[in-house]
Amino acid sequence: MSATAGEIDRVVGDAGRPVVYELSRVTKTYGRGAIHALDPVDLTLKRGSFSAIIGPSGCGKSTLLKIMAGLVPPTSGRVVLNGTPVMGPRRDIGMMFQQATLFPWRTTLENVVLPIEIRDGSAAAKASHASARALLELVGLSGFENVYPDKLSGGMAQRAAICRMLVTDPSMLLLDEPFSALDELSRDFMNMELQRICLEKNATTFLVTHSIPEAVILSDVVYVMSPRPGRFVEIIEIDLPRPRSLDMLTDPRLATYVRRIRSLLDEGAFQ
Ligand SMILES: Nc1ncnc2c1ncn2[C@@H]1O[C@H](COP(=O)(O)OP(=O)(O)OP(=O)(O)O)[C@@H](O)[C@H]1O
Repeated sequence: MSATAGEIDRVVGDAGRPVVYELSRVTKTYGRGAIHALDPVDLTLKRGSFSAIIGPSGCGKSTLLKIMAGLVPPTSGRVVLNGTPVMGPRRDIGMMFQQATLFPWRTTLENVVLPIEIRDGSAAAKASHASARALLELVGLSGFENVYPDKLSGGMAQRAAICRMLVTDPSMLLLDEPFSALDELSRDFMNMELQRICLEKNATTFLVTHSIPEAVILSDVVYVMSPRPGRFVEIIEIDLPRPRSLDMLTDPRLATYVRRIRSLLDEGAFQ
């Protein structure tokens, strides 16, 4: 089953909220058509929604995220963010990856304001120190402003990376397995922190993950992708109250969603 943007609107069921992102019939091939990465994909994201995409390795998840970020052009189709086509990297998009990639010779605060320094120069970066400090407080890193990355744990470094992503006040957050390098306890904790931050900022967030429970506990909607060429085989609305808590990992309702997604991902499910 492949879903259209209209069908997704009905699934999300929040017609009152403005649309932030719209992908229409987006496809991608690499190597002059030799590798067919994405079949037509339609996607509509509403302001403040949290969505996750899950699918087998190599199905095209990162390709889709890079297209959404303007880092890779689609072969066909339209990508529109805040009413204007995405033709390349944009200021209103924040990204986060598996590794925090903080510069070791810069303090936490200097790392956080780096996107502003690159974009607007060092005076603007200095002027943004107050808002960067507020972000560090938001993620629980007050007191670590002047510390260098080698003194931060993996979770703390990812918190700093969250601040660096938020410092330009993007309207869209694109996350590519941001906590998969952390141990399980830290990852669970950081996921709850991510939820708190997204709710507080009313952020529109799109997450690539390999973890079904992570997708379910964080998301309003989970997009399940087929093996390559990737297409959405099912769009699942997660009807669990917010804020979500780690206790919900043992909730039978969550287990039902997990089972459904696992059965879709099982080998041969799409034949
Ligand atoms: N720059 C590229 N050139 C050629 N082929 C590519 C390129 N980038 C990705 N691919 C291919 O496109 C397909 C989709 O890759 P992609 O990285 O998007 O998948 P993924 O679902 O994110 O994988 P994983 O879950 O393993 O990270 C794969 O077959 C991959 O080898």
